[in-house]
Amino acid sequence: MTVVSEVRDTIALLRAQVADLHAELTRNQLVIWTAGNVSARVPGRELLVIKPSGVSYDELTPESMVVTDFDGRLVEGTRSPSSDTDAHAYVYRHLPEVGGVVHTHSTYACAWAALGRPVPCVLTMMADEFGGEIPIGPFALIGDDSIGRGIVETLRHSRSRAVLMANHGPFTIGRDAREAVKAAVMCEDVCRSVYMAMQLGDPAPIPQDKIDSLFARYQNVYGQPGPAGPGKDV
Ligand SMILES: O=C(CO)[C@@H](O)[C@@H](O)COP(=O)(O)O
Repeated sequence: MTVVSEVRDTIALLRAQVADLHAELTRNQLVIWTAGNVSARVPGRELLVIKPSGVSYDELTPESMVVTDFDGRLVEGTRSPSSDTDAHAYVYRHLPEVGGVVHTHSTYACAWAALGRPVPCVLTMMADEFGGEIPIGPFALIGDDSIGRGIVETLRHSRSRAVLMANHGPFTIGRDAREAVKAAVMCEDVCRSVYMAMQLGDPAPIPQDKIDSLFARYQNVYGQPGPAGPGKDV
């Protein structure tokens, strides 16, 4: 029995989830053409499910998703995996609590990434979701684990679920792929709002103790209690 056959049902479920979540990137206008990607860790295995590289979002179905190991080797599927596969795999290998990784080229987040400036925590929604500023990660070339290293070194000591890789764009993480997509949606929204505020004047930063209080409430109380626990919207 191959490793994949042992977790076949799990992979089938993740294929459907990851395909559906790619549709959230286009629905929220976070990507154009074939940019961006979503992956999910296969729990308990050094495997991940991700989109194939350069394939139109119209063709992203559960069946077209690919499965790779953490060295980026294709384990199941017929097309080449995303060019960011090594980055996603590096995050899964070094941040065991992460179950989903997302990359987009959303406009306002990319603008902040081009500037290399962290997004200051001036909105309660930023405190809720990111626990402070959205940090900038180092410039990294594409195609190996350089981006993954930058994501991990930046987020390992941050509460943020988003990092703006310099001159590139946002990468987000979550306990699962849906949470990582949510972080990507909220990252773009706050990057836009803070940019707008800066056209009107100097946004007032939120005091750290208030940020801590807002983050604790949102992460632990917000939403509906249930098997996933508080802090998970449904
Ligand atoms: O920005 C990059 C690579 O980081 C893009 O090429 C990426 O958004 C999309 O690449 P893939 O189609 O997933 O290979």
